[in-house]
Amino acid sequence: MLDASGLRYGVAGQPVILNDVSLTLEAGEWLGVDGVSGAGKSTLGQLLAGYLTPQAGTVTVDGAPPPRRALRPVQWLPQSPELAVNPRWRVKRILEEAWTPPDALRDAFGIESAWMNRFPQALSGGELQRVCVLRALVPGVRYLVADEISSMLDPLTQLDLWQGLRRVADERQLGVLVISHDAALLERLCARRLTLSEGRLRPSTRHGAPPAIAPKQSPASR
Ligand SMILES: Nc1ncnc2c1ncn2[C@@H]1O[C@H](COP(=O)(O)OP(=O)(O)OP(=O)(O)O)[C@@H](O)[C@H]1O
Repeated sequence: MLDASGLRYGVAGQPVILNDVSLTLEAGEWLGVDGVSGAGKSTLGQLLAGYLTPQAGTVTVDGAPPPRRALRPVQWLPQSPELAVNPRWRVKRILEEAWTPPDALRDAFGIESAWMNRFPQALSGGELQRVCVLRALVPGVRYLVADEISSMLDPLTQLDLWQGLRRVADERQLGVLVISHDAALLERLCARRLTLSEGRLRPSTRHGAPPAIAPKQSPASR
């Protein structure tokens, strides 16, 4: 189980970002987190993966603090893949940085061999995102934080990405924390959903139907 307890995180001179955040994510579970822009979702993802250190609280992975120097058992997949790759490496080197994904998984994520010799700038954002997701699925990883990873993809490519991820997560019993503004997507993917607001997590009350836009009233009907 990924267990975060009492996390507090802030930056000097700014209002505190996360105040007292606790969550658990079981092996094999999909948990959704939404929240308005700036609520602290990415900050939470980075704390869980160990990229940031909380000022209070703890993160444990399967009962122990995550190792500092070995493979990170919690992988944070950020929204902007171009910020997560070395622009001077070709795609093959990026993809195979920590492991060599089997052909079946490359196919499942729609990754083409023609991309391998290119630099990352020569892939679309969605293509590079799929490379980064597969790169992170190193054997030994136990939990994923998928931070708005499909927001730049068209609906069919989104489906491929989530189906590919579901397949690997089911096979390996990975826990997946999905961060998204898209309440319908979270409803489809995650049985349990939380909302981050004012530095705290609460059970989500949002649901997938788009917010109704009130019809414009004509002056006569007012
Ligand atoms: N290093 C930093 N210095 C100052 N403020 C920061 C820093 N990192 C994050 N923040 C602020 O913390 C708040 C939370 O940021 P975060 O990226 O976690 O939000 P988010 O919920 O992921 O937003 P979005 O949905 O827009 O991606 C924001 O107001 C942001 O400006």
